[in-house]
Amino acid sequence: MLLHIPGVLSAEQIRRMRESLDAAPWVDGRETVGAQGARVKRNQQLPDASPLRRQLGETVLAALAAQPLFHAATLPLRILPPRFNRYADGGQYGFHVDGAVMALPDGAGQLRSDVSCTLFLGEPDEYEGGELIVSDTYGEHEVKLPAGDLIVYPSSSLHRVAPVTRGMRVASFFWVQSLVRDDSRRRLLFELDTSIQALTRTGADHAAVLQLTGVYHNLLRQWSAT
Ligand SMILES: O=C(O)CCC(=O)C(=O)O
Ligand SMILES: [Fe+2]
Repeated sequence: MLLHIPGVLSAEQIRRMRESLDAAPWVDGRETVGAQGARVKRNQQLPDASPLRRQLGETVLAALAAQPLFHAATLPLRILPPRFNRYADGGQYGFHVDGAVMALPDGAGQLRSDVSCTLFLGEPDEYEGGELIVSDTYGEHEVKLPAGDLIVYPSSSLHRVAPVTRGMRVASFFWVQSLVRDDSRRRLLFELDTSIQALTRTGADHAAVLQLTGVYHNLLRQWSAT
């Protein structure tokens, strides 16, 4: 499931982030990718060890914590600390699949990537190209969102970032290990959750909503991996 979550960061948060990102040292994005990805990855990233990456990553995580939609859609068990990238001068990232298992920082074990996330940190008119193109069984989906908006998509899907032919595309990206590994099950839970919320808002029969809520939790109990 591809899901667009608008307004994760405010205009003021974006402005401050961009100010510090513009002044930061960047490195070749191939530093954090395996051999397959390195062949097609042409961008820059904040170094993994950079204190700014940690600080801005914490701002992103705090913003996500305030987004019920993000939680309902991804059912996060753990999140890799957000990274930051930028593409300019024809920079792109060709079709690839994200690595399945990633190391968490400070020897904190590993994360299985179930959900991939891109948080756009610039407005679409700041650059030409730079669409995130996600390929799934329904075809190819092009995503280019306003600053502060997030797209989440299954890590199992082939995806690429189209060449940036004018200006610069700046984003934060990260991965989530979900309580529910399977994308179609996560989607069912999300749809069930969404309709329970709507029924609650519209004052539907309490006993029926309670029963549906029980179904949601019992499915989650059956499908969650821990
Ligand atoms: O820049 C993006 O939107 C996605 C980056 C990406 O696919 C990756 O780093 O694996
Ligand atoms: Fe990727």
